[in-house]
Amino acid sequence: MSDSPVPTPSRALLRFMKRYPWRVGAGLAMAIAGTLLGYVFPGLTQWFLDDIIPNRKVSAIMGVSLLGLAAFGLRQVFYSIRTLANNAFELRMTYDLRSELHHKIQHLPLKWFDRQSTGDILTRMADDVPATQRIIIDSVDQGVPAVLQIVLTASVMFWLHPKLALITLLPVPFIIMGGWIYAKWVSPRATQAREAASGLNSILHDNVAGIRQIKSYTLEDETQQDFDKSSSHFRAQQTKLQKAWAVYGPGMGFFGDTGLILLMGFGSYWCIQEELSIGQLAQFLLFIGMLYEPMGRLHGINQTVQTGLASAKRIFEVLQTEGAEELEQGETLTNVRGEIRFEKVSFRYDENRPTLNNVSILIEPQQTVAIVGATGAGKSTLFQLLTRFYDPESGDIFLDGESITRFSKSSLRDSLGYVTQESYLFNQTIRENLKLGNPNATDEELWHALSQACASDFVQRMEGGLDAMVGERGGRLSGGEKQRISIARAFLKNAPILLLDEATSAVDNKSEKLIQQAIDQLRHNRTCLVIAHRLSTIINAHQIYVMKQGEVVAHGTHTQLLAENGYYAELAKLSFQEEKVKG
Ligand SMILES: Nc1ncnc2c1ncn2[C@@H]1O[C@H](COP(=O)(O)OP(=O)(O)OP(=O)(O)O)[C@@H](O)[C@H]1O
Repeated sequence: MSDSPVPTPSRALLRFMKRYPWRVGAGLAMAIAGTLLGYVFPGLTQWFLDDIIPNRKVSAIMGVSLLGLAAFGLRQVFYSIRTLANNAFELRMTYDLRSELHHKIQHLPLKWFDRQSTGDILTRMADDVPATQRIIIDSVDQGVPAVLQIVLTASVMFWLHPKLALITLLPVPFIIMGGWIYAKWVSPRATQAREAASGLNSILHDNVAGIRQIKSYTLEDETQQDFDKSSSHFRAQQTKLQKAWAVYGPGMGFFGDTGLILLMGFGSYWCIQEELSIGQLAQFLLFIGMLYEPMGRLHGINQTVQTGLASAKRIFEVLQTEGAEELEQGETLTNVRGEIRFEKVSFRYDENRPTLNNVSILIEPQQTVAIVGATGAGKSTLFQLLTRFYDPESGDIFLDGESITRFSKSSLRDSLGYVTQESYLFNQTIRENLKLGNPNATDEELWHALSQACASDFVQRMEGGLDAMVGERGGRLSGGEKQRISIARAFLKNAPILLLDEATSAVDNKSEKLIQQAIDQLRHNRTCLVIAHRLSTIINAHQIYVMKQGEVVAHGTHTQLLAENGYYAELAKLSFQEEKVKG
C-alpha cells in the first residue's frame, strides 16, 4: 500500500497513547495503588494465623479486621477512578483513530481507491478500529496491572521465603515460552483472518450494492455460493485461531496449577520439618493465587493483543500511506476567464496500457467544446486530469495560460462544475444534496436552481418537497430526475467552467428534452467541455474533438468534420441512426 516501511503497529499505537499522558498516568497510578493494597489481606491472614489466634489476642481482632476492610474499600475506590480514567482515554483514542482514518481516506488520491474495495475500507473502519481499541483496553487496563501484580507478588514471595518462592515459580519460564510461541504462531494467522473478514465484507458490499442486477439476472444462487465460499474461508481462518487458543489457554493454566501443587508439596514438607509455619504456608497459598491469576489474564490479553495487532496493522497501513492530497497547496485561483489548453498530454492508469497519447485541445473562454469518440477512447480521463484527480505522465494542462499544477486543488475544483454520467446523490434530503453545490444557498435560491434545471415541478410534487429523502444513491428518483437534481446542484455551484459528461443511459424523450433544456441554460456564459454520446446535442459546439484510442484524430466544427468524411462522419452516421430508431 505504501512504499515506505510501516512502523510496527505497537509503536504507532504508543505514539497515539502519548497524546493523553495524564489520563494514562492516572489510570496506571490507580492500578499500582490498587495492586499494592491487594497485599494487605495476605499480610493480615498471616498475622491472624501466626499471632492473633495462637496468642489469643481477642482485642486485636476488631482493629485488624477494620484495617482489612479499609484496604479493600480504598482499593475499590482506586479501581473506580482507574476505570473512569481508562475509559475516557480509550474512547478518546478510538475517536482519534477513527477520525484520522476517515480524514486520511478522504484525502487519499483516487488511484488508491482504484486498488481498494469498498468492503475492505469499511472493514478497516468498522471492525479494525474496535479491535485496535481492545488492545488498548486490555493492555493498559488489564495488562499493566497484571504484570505489576506478578512482579510485586514474586518479589514479596522471594523476600519472605526465597526457597519456597523459587519452587513456586518453577513453571514460569515455561509459561513465558508458551506465550512467545503462541504470539509467533498467531500473528500471521490473525492477519490472514482479518484479510478473510475484509474479503467477506467486500462480497457482501457488492451483493447489496448490485442487488438489482443480481435479481434481474437471477444470480441469487451463484452469489450465495460465492458468499458461502468466502464465509467458509473466514470460518477456517477463525477456527485455526480458536484451536490455537484452545491449546494455549488450558496448557498455560496447567503450568499454573503445577506451581500450586509444587507449593503444596514442598510447603507441607517444610512445615513438617518446621522450616515453615502454617501461617506462612497459608499466606503463600494466597500469594500464589495473586501470582497465577494475573498470568491467566495475561494469556487472554496475549490472544486479544495478537488479533488486535493484525487490525492495528491494517489501520496504520492506511494512516502511513503516502501521497495524500494537499488541497490547499498552491496559489488560489481567482477571476477565471476560462481558457483551457491540454498540451501534448499523455497518461496511463496502468503501467502497460497508455490511456491518452499526446493529446492537445484548446477551449476558448465561454466556448463549448465537445469531445466525441468510441467508448473507452479516453474522453472521461480528460476530465479526471483537468480536476487533478490524476496528473498527466507528460505534457501539461493550462488554465488561463497557467499550468493547473500552480493552483491549489481546492480552488481549481471550486472553479469547475462537474456533471457526471452517473448522477451520484447521497442518501439525504433533496435540500442537503443541492447544498453540496452551495452550502449557504437559501431555499429561494434552491428553488430557483431547481427551476433552471427543469426540476422544480417534480420536487414540488414529492412528499416533503426539499426535505424529501432521495434514498441510497438517489434510488427513489428516476434517472432523469437524478440528472436534473445534479444539474441544479451545478447551477448552485455557479462555477465558471462546466464539465459535462453526458448521460448514456436512456431516459424518456420528455425527460431528455427537459435535461437538454437545463443543460443549454447551464452552458450559458461558461466555458464548457462536454463529452457527447449523442451527436445531435453538440451540432452547435464551437469545436468538436474526435478521439480514438487515446488520441485526437480530428477536430473542427460539425460541418467541417462531416465534410472531411472521416471517423467523425462514421460516428455521426451511427449516432443519428440510433437516435432515429429511438425517437
Ligand atoms: N480508474 C481506472 N483505472 C484503470 N483503467 C481505467 C480507469 N478508468 C478508466 N480506465 C480505462 O481507461 C480507458 C479510457 O477510459 P475513459 O473512461 O476515459 O473512456 P471514455 O472515452 O470516457 O469511455 P465512455 O464513453 O465509455 O465513458 C478505458 O480503457 C478504461 O478501461
